[in-house]
Amino acid sequence: MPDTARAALADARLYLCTDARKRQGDLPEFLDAVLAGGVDIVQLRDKGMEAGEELEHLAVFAEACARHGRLLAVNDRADVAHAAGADVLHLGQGDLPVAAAREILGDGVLIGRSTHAEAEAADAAVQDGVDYFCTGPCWPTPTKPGRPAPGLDLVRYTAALGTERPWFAIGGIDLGNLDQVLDAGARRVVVVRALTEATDPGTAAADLAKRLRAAH
Ligand SMILES: Cc1ncc(COP(=O)(O)OP(=O)(O)O)c(N)n1
Ligand SMILES: Cc1ncsc1CCOP(=O)(O)O
Ligand SMILES: [Mg+2]
Repeated sequence: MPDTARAALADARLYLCTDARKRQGDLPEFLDAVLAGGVDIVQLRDKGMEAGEELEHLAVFAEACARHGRLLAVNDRADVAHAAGADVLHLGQGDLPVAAAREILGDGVLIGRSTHAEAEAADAAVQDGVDYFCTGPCWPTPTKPGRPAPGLDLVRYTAALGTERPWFAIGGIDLGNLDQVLDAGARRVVVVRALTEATDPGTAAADLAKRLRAAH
């Protein structure tokens, strides 16, 4: 992985997961607005989409990310991440094991990991091949139905690990509760609905990014 991508990950504060906005039909405009607003990493998360269609949408994501100098992430699939030339692959606990993804991708792609419990967070903080991890959900969320929320206790636990490895809080986060997440010790967050359902996604991204950057 080029040092520039690693440095961009270290500096990242705001990570967006979004679908391809087929319902709204405004993908390029949406991406432009949130990236200009301050999103550092964008992931296409559109569960159940065929790989061919995912790649077509990823070309739009890649163009927007390149124009704004931001990182492009792919969810779940190492083959799609490779084919799309993505910077990042995100893997959950039930997805491809990190070592298997590394076999496919080599060192050219950053790999992230989801964690939902203390032991998983502690493991992800030291596991070989993991570049960053996420802890949550902080609050129950319709974006991940059926996933119990460990809440801010897991954020506090992860902060107390004192790891140098970048990590993000996720799940139910928006501008209204961001201070609670920051107070629990997170400095980076992943959001979905806070931006995908915002009336003005660019302003919503700018407000989140400004608050995150102010927290150091
Ligand atoms: C950045 C980021 N964090 C967490 C997830 C969730 O991954 P996972 O637990 O595998 O669930 P799905 O998103 O695959 O439903 C993510 N995608 N991205
Ligand atoms: C993918 C995922 N994994 C844990 S919570 C979550 C979804 C977070 O979505 P939102 O920001 O809309 O609550
Ligand atoms: Mg997954």
